[in-house]
Amino acid sequence: MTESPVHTDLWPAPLATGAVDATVTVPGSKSVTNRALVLAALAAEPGWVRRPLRSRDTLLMAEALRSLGVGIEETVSSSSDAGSTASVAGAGEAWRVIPARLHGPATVDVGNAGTVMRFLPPVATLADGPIRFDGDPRSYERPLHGVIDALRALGARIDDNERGALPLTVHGGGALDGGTVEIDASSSSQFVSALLLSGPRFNQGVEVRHTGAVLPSMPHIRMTVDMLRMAGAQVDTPESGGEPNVWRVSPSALLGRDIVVEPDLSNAAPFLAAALVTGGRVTIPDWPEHTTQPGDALRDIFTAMGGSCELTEEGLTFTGTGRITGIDADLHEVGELTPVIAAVAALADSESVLHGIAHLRLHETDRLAALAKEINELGGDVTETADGLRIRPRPLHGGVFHTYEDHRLATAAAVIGLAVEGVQVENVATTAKTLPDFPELWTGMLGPVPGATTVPRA
Ligand SMILES: O=C(O)C1=C[C@@H](OP(=O)(O)O)[C@@H](O)[C@H](O)C1
Ligand SMILES: C=C(OP(=O)(O)O)C(=O)O
Repeated sequence: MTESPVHTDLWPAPLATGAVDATVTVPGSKSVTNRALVLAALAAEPGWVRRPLRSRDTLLMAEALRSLGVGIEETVSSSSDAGSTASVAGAGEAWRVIPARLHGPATVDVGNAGTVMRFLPPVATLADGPIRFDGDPRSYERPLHGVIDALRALGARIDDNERGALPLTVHGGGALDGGTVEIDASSSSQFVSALLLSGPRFNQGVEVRHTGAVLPSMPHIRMTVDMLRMAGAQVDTPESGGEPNVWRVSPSALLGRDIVVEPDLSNAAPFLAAALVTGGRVTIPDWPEHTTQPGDALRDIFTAMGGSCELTEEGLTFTGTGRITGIDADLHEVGELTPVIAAVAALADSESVLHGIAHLRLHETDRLAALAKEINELGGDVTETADGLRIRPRPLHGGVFHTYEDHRLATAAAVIGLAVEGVQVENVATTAKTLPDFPELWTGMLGPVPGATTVPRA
C-alpha cells in the first residue's frame, strides 16, 4: 500500500434508513470507452463512440490521442437511441473520432490509468517523433515491463529507466515491424490487450505468447479481441482453436465504427451491493444481455451471497433479503470487483475467502493491504493471504476510511457506510477516475435529492 497525500476532506457516508428501492443509471464502461478510442484512432476512417464514459481515465485517453494528432470532437449525439436517456451524465453525448497521421513530439499524462499507460506506448511506436509518458507517482510503481520489453523485441526504440517503468519516451518511427513476441502478463492482462489493440497496424501484425504461470482478467482480453473483430481485424485466439495462451492479430486496416458504450458493470457493483446490504431492490438499466465485462459476474457472486436477480427489458434488477452469506470465491478473472465484494463480505453472517487476486497489490494501490487495514480500523477482522483476503465479519463501528487515491476503495467504503453509522470516506473525489458522479448517484439512490440523476423507484 503506497502512502497517498493526506486528504483532509471527509465525506460522511450516508447510513441507509431502510431498504433501498431505486433505479440507477450507471455511466459507460471505462474499459470499453478506452478501447473504442484507441481502435477509432487507429482506423482508416472516422468513427463514433457514443455514450462514452467521461471520467479522469477516459479524458486522459482522449487528450493523449489528441496530442498525437487524432481529432476527437465532442458532440451531442444525433442518434435517437443514444439521446433517449439525456438526463444521465454523459449520455446523449458522442465523440466523433477522426484518425490522422500520428506524430510527436508529445507528452502523454497517463494519470494512474492502467489502460492509458499500457495501451498507448504501442500506439506511440506508430507515430513520427518522440512521445514522452508520465503520470501520477503511483503510475511509476505499476508494472509496464511486459509492454516495454515486448515493443523493443518488435523493433521499437524506448528510453525508460532501470525499473522498466514510467516515466519513459517512445521514439516513434512511423511504423513498427511487429511479429512474434513472448511476454509474462501474470501481473496484468493489459499487457496482452495493449499489444493486440495496435497489432493490426504493425507491418507483420503481432503474435503474443504469454509465458507466465497465471493470467488475470481474461474477460478483459476477450473484450479486446471482440472489439478488434468488430473493427474488422482478424484475430486468432486460444478459444478459436489456437494454442493456449497465444493470440495472433493479422496486419490490416481498421474500420471506423459506430459504437455505443455499455454501462460500466464494475461501477454498478456498489449499487447492487446496496440492494444486498439493505434488503432492498436496485435496477441498473441497459444491462447488456451478452457482454465481456467482468462485472456481469456480479449476478452470480451476489446471488451466492444471498440476493436474487432478474434481467428484463428494464435492465438488471437485484433484490436482497437483508441476510448476507459469506463466500469462498476465486476472483482471478474479475479482480476489479474485489473491493466492493470485500465490503459486502465484512457485513455478512459468515466468513469469506477471496483468492486468485495477488495482482491487486499492483493496482491503484495495494488493494489487499488497504482493504485489510481500513476494514480492520473499523473493527473488522480481515487478514491478507498469499493471494487474497480472509474476511471474518465482526460488528463494525464508524471512523475514517482512507482511500489511497483508489476509486474502488471509496465506493467500497460507501457500501460499509450504509450499514455502519459514522463511516467517513477520505477523498471521495477519487471516484472521478471512473465515476465522477458517484456521491450524487449514491445519495440519489437513497432518497430524493433535487437535481439528482438517480431516482428512487416510485
Ligand atoms: O483492460 C482493462 O480494461 C482492464 C483490465 C484489468 O486489469 P489487470 O489485468 O491489470 O487487473 C482490470 O483490473 C482493469 O480495471 C481494466
Ligand atoms: C485496476 C483498475 O484500473 P486500471 O485500468 O488503472 O488498471 C480498476 O479500475 O479497478
